[in-house]
Amino acid sequence: MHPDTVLNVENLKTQFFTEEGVVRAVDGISFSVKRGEILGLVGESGAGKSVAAKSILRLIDNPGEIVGGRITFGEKTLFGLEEGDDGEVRQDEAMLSNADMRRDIRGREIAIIFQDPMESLNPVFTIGEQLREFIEINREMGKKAAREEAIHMLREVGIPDPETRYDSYPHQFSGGMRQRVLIAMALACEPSLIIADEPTTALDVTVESQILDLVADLQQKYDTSFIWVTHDMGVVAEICDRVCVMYLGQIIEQADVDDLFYDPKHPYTEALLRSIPRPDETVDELDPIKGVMPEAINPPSGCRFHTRCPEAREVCMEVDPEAKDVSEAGERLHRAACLIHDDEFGADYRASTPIETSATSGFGTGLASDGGVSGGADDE
Ligand SMILES: Nc1ncnc2c1ncn2[C@@H]1O[C@H](COP(=O)(O)OP(=O)(O)OP(=O)(O)O)[C@@H](O)[C@H]1O
Ligand code: NI
Repeated sequence: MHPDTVLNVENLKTQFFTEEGVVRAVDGISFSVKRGEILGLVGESGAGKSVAAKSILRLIDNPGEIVGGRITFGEKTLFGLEEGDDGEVRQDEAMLSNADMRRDIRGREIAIIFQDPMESLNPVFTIGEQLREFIEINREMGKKAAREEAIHMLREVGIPDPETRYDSYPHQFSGGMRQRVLIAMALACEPSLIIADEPTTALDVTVESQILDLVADLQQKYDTSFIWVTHDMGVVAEICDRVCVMYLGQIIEQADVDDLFYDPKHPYTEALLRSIPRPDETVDELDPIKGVMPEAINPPSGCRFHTRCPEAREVCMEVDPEAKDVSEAGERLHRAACLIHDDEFGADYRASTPIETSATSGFGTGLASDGGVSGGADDE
């Protein structure tokens, strides 16, 4: 593993075994996080972002299970399940035990922040006590030193008058202030990686933007790496260095943020970018992605995006494109999974004309950020 790589994820697959069938929530994703970088994981609701985030910490419960892949964190194997030449699936001997994950990894080396801070805060204890206890346990500090450290951390995340606010209960804090407390808790053990699952989605835009500024500052100061889960390309533009775009359990494109915004290589990324407001365009020019993301339980054949893709061809209904390196000169790794970049099927693709999909039929009215509100042509 490259010395600058903090986390490496290879071909990760997580599935839910439900009565209706197998949900392929995460279906073979690969990416890595470098030291001090903020990696965005972006996609519509149901794309598999949260399942991917939780899988890294092995927080997937029944009926869910990580069924394949490898996750390495520094020298440690957080997960390793590989198919041998004989077709047998074997667990890597070096894989950490559940006890190791609990004791050494979660909270200490990799912290996670969720969208709803009340899920992580106990309403019957004060903010200060919870933070102090967390520091006491995880950093083996005495009570007094831990209290001081807790106050220091509250100050770090911009809580005014932290000595007094230490004694407040969670309900006495605003949503934005609670989210700051969780950031303090996440940072308290100086982990090398923080996974943030839409921590600002429920906040209003002004508060969201203050928190994003705070995170950008703290990231610099502590040199922490982040995985930032969001459905909002605006948030990606604001704080991420690199980005992975997810669609139905797969990463369809990944690149440095600038490269992705200026030169997207996948029709889904292009559609996502057209659906967000840009400073140089009026709102009238917004063009929401048409149709609704299909269910992960029964994904479309071939390219999973073909039912909504304005560029889809006949061949896209049959062939599931592999992620190809599409880096231009001077770019860092840029990968996209679209047949237009495929040596074998690309010619076929280019020679044919687009087929009718919900993007071209004119019926679709789907929303980009929260699919499921309105039906596309495929629903009828
Ligand atoms: N406990 C579960 N049982 C069955 N299916 C599940 C479970 N948890 C998640 N899924 C399915 O896994 C897929 C991915 O869900 P996930 O929560 O990761 O999406 P997401 O990208 O985080 O979306 P959102 O933006 O809404 O948070 C979805 O199809 C979802 O229905
Ligand atoms: Ni989610």
